[in-house]
Amino acid sequence: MAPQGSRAPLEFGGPLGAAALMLLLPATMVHLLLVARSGPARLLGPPPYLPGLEALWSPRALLLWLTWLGLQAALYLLPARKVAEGQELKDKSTLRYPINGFQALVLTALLVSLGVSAGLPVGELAEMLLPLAFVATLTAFIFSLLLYLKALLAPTSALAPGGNSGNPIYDFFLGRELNPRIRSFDFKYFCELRPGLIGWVLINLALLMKEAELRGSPSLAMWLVNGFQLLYVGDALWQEEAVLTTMDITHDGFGFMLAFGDLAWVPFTYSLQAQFLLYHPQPLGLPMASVICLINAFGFYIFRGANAQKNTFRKNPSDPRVADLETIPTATGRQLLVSGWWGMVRHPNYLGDLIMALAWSLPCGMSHLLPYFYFLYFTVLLVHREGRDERQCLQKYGLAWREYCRRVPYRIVPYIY
Ligand SMILES: NC(=O)C1=CN([C@@H]2O[C@H](COP(=O)(O)OP(=O)(O)OC[C@H]3O[C@@H](n4cnc5c(N)ncnc54)[C@H](OP(=O)(O)O)[C@@H]3O)[C@@H](O)[C@H]2O)C=CC1
Ligand SMILES: CC(C)CCC[C@@H](C)[C@H]1CC=C2C3=C(CC[C@@]21C)[C@@]1(C)CC[C@H](O)C(C)(C)[C@@H]1CC3
Repeated sequence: MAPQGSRAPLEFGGPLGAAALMLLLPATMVHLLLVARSGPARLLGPPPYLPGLEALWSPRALLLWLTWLGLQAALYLLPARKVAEGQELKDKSTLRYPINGFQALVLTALLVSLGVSAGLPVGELAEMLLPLAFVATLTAFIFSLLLYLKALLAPTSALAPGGNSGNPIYDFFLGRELNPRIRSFDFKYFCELRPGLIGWVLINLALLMKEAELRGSPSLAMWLVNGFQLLYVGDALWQEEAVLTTMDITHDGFGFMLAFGDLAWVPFTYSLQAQFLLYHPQPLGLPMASVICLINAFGFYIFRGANAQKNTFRKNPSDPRVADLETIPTATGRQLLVSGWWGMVRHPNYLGDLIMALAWSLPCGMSHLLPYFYFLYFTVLLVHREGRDERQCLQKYGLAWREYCRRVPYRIVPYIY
C-alpha cells in the first residue's frame, strides 16, 4: 500500500521546490514568448524587454479565453459516443468519463472554418499570445485555489496519494483531490485533453495563417510543425480513453502543477516552434523535409505501438493482440509485460515521444537553440517522470518490479539509459 498524505515522501523539492516552480514556470513561459519574437531569439540570454502590465493585461484576451473555456466545456457536455470507466479507486468504486474529445476537436475545427470563411481574423491570435498566456496563468492560479478549498470538504478517500502533506504551498502545487468533480464534470480529465491541447493546435493554425498573410504562403517548415503536432493532438483525442491509465489521472491530485500545465504551459510553450518560425523563417528543402517526416513517423510508430500494447493488455490480458506476450506475475494479481515494446526498455512510449519532439524542432534549422527548448524540457520532464513512476511501481509491485528491472535493464533508450 502506497504511503498516504503526510507520510508520502515529498517530491519536486518539497514546499521550497514547489514555490520556486510556481514562480519559475510562468516566468519561463513569458520569457519564451518574448524571445520567440525577438530578432536574436536567444534562449539563454535575457528577455528582450520586461513587459509592463499594459502588455500583459487585456480585457479582450480575458473575454476570448473565457469564451474558449466555455466552448470547450459545452463540447465536453455533448452526448458522447462512449462512456468509459476509469481505474478502480481506493473505495473500490470507479468513475465514468465521456469519450468525446475527438468529436470536440472536429466540432471546434468546423466552427473555426466557419469563422474563417465569415472573415474571422484567426491570424490575429498570433499577436495576442502574451496577454492570452497571462490570463491563462491567472485562471490557473484562481482555479487551483478553488480546487484547494474544495478539497477541504472532500472525504479522505477522495484525496490523492501525494499532495496532502499538510504544507499548504506544497499541497496547492501538487493538488489535494484526485478527481475533483461537480456532478459528472471531471475538471482534471477535462483540462488534461481539451482547452490546452486543442488550444495548442489552434494557436499553431493562427501562426500559419499569419505567416501566409505576411509572406504570401506558409513555409514548408510551418506546414510540417503544424502537421506533426496536429497528428499528436488528434491521436491523443482519438485514443482519449488511454489517458485514464496515465499517472496524471490515476495518481496525481489536481493542483497548480496540472492546472497551469494543462491550461497555460501546453498551449503557449508547446507552440514555440511555430512561434519561432513566424518571426524567423527557415529554408527547408524537400529531401530534408522527407527525412524529418520519417523521423516523426518512426517516433510515432514506437509511441503509439507501446501505448496501445499496454492499454490493450491492461484492459484485457487475453486479447489476441497481446495474449502471446511474455509476462511477470505480481502479488497484486496484475501482470507486467516483459516482451514486445515493454521488453525493449521500461518506458518505450517515452522514447517514441522524445523522437517526435526532436522531429518537431528540426524544421526550425540548427541556427538557434530556442526551437529545441521543447526537446530539452521534455527530456528533463520524462526522466523525472520515469523516476517517479519507478518509485510508484516499486511500491505497488515490490519484488516483481525488481525482477522486471533485472530483465529489462534500460529505462528509456536501449543500451544508453
Ligand atoms: N507531451 C507531454 O508533455 C507529455 C506526454 N506524456 C506521454 O504520456 C504517456 C503516458 O505517460 P505516463 O502516464 O507517464 O506513463 P505510462 O503510460 O508509461 O504509464 C506507466 C504505468 O504503466 C504501467 N506499466 C509500467 N511498466 C509496465 C509493463 N511492463 N507492463 C504493463 N504495465 C506497465 C504501470 O502502471 P500499472 O501497472 O498500474 O498499470 C506504470 O505505472 C506517455 O506516452 C508519455 O510519453 C507524458 C507526460 C508529458
Ligand atoms: C508545468 C510543468 C512543467 C509540468 C506540467 C506537465 C504537463 C504539461 C504534462 C503532464 C502530463 C501531460 C500529458 C499530456 C500533455 C502534457 C501533460 C499535461 C498528454 C495529454 C499529451 C498527449 C499524449 O498523447 C498523452 C499521452 C494523452 C499525454 C498525457 C500526459
